[in-house]
Amino acid sequence: MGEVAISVRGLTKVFGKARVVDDFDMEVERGAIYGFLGPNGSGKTTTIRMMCGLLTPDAGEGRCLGFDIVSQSREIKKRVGYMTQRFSLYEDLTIRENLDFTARMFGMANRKQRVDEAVRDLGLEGRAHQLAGTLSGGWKQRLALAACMIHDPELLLLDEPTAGVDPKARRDFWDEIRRLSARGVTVLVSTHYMDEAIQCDHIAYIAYGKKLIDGRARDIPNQIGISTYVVTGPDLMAVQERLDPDKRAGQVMRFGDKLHVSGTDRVALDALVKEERARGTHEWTEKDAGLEEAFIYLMAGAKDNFGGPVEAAQ
Ligand SMILES: Nc1ncnc2c1ncn2[C@@H]1O[C@H](COP(=O)(O)OP(=O)(O)OP(=O)(O)O)[C@@H](O)[C@H]1O
Repeated sequence: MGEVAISVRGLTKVFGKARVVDDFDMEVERGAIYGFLGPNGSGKTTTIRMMCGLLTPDAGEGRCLGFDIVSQSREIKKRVGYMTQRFSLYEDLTIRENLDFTARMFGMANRKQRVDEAVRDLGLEGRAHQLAGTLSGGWKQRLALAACMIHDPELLLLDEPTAGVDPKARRDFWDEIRRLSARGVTVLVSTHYMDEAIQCDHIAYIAYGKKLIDGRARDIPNQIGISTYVVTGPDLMAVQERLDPDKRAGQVMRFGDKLHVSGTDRVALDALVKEERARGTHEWTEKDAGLEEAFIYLMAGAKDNFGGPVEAAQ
């Protein structure tokens, strides 16, 4: 691992009777884009907030950007940008006023210059006096990102950042995030969405306050132990209907003119494939399981019951 941006040990948070985060350890490399996945209410936001000194843990310790997360949280906060899933700018202020307002909140000395730069970088010089509320969804999002980067934070927190944004704006957004990451900005992303998760180079999967999976995105399918076959041939709808109730096919997903059939029980899956191949009607080809299959497997298991992904992850 290169330079460490965040290192935490044993982070625990209890709200009332609920242990929302339980003994959480993690190291994040500077410049990493780290995705936090997990079901609703699993403790992602609480974990991220503790890692960055925005919330005091009940137990545990750690450092973020070189500062102690408990005793030096003020220093960390100055270096963090936070973009929530809701558009967090003032719709009845202009583009320029929004940026200026955020710069003022951070008490920036060179405010005017920084706001000018941000307007220019956005390519919005001609529209600086337009009300933010009149911008399209994609532009609002770019403005929100520019605002939370106005004080040049070293760490960026994103909470489902592209929810409700069209695909082109989403791609542009992630291009920008990757540019920031290349400059050394560390990015923590909390999400339920596969197309956000696959943009991350590291993934942590959290359920019921416990970290169950943590690693490079490309290693996650192997960590889960998921195998995938691609099925091609006629009338895939009928094949899907036949396979759906078959427990040996853990999940069956349609991708255009193909079916992806995945499972974590290799022996059972291979037995199914043998039977299916014997029918001689469809082509079954093994593929490397991707993050898409792994993600859907994790999220589906999490919805059903706690046992699925926990057992699979260990
Ligand atoms: N300040 C608080 N006081 C009491 N309970 C809280 C507080 N903040 C969070 N919780 C509870 O802690 C649990 C974890 O919440 P958290 O927001 O960390 O989960 P999450 O995984 O980020 O969820 P989501 O994906 O829905 O945003 C939830 O049950 C939530 O209701």
